[in-house]
Amino acid sequence: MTAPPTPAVATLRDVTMRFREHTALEGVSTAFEQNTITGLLGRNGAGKTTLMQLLSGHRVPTAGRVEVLGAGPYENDRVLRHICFIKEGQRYPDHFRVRDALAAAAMVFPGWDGDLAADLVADFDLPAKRPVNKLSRGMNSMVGIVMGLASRAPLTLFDEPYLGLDAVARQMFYDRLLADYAEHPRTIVLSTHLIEEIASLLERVLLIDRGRVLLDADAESLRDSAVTVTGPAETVQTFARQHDLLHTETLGGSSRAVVRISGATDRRAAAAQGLAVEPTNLQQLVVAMTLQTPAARGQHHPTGPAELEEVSS
Ligand SMILES: Nc1ncnc2c1ncn2[C@@H]1O[C@H](COP(=O)(O)OP(=O)(O)OP(=O)(O)O)[C@@H](O)[C@H]1O
Repeated sequence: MTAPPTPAVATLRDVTMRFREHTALEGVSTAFEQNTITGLLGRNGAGKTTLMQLLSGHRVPTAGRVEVLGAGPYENDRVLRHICFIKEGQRYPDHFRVRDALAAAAMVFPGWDGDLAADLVADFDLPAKRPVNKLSRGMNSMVGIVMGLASRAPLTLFDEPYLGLDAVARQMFYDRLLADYAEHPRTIVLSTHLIEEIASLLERVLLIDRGRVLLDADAESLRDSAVTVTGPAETVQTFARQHDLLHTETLGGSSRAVVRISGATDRRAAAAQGLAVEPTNLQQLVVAMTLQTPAARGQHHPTGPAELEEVSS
């Protein structure tokens, strides 16, 4: 028996967002299920922030429908109190100190956890009495992270929340996010370019490319959907021709290719041909898929199946 589908906290149905002549999102349909962590991935300008602005009611789509908790979020206070959108460069009134910003957030979010906020402020060593606008860039990101986590909002959106954060602080963020999520599951959407850093946190991956959904899948099946094979160029090319090749590089007489597979049989077939078979990490897969789009192939060097013959050292 299959498990019943998890209800969606947010859905986009055939959503298009245009800014004058530029189309930032086109025909996007997706759902963010209850209690999942989704990685929102894509190149610069792909449309990630725009999608979060639509989910958080900051914008109204040009066409299509956005629903959060069963209703349109735009100017809908009942819904907006349950959405926390953390983005870079959040502005605060000049006189606001860190503790004022957190006190204001505490009034907005019904699920606010003041103890968690205080713990995080201490862990990040944030100066509670310093004006927020006088904080360093990384410290400013920390304030956003404290708010995002302590809000416990049923839909929490983090738009590249790590800007300016050092590696230690980023790891603290990931660890605290996971620990708090385990105790208080909710729907979290995280946009990032540091894909491998967050890969282990993700349950779903939504990859946007030039405003369109390129991939919308659960992280586990995605990890099993491709492998990296390495070996003599000819053997790799033969194997790649029999499968869906996503990306290849050749150096000297050896090639390395990211190839879509359908299961263990394909993996065994590669090994039987003498190829080294490794799992493909999420970042490699995302880069390979993005480079495979026709538009990207027009801009980049040959990597796709059609150009396989031309790849050489
Ligand atoms: N207010 C606006 N007016 C005009 N164009 C806009 C506006 N906001 C976004 N865009 C355009 O829409 C596209 C998508 O932008 P968006 O900020 O959503 O991308 P992103 O995926 O978040 O990029 P990045 O990873 O660089 O932050 C870009 O081409 C951007 O220039």
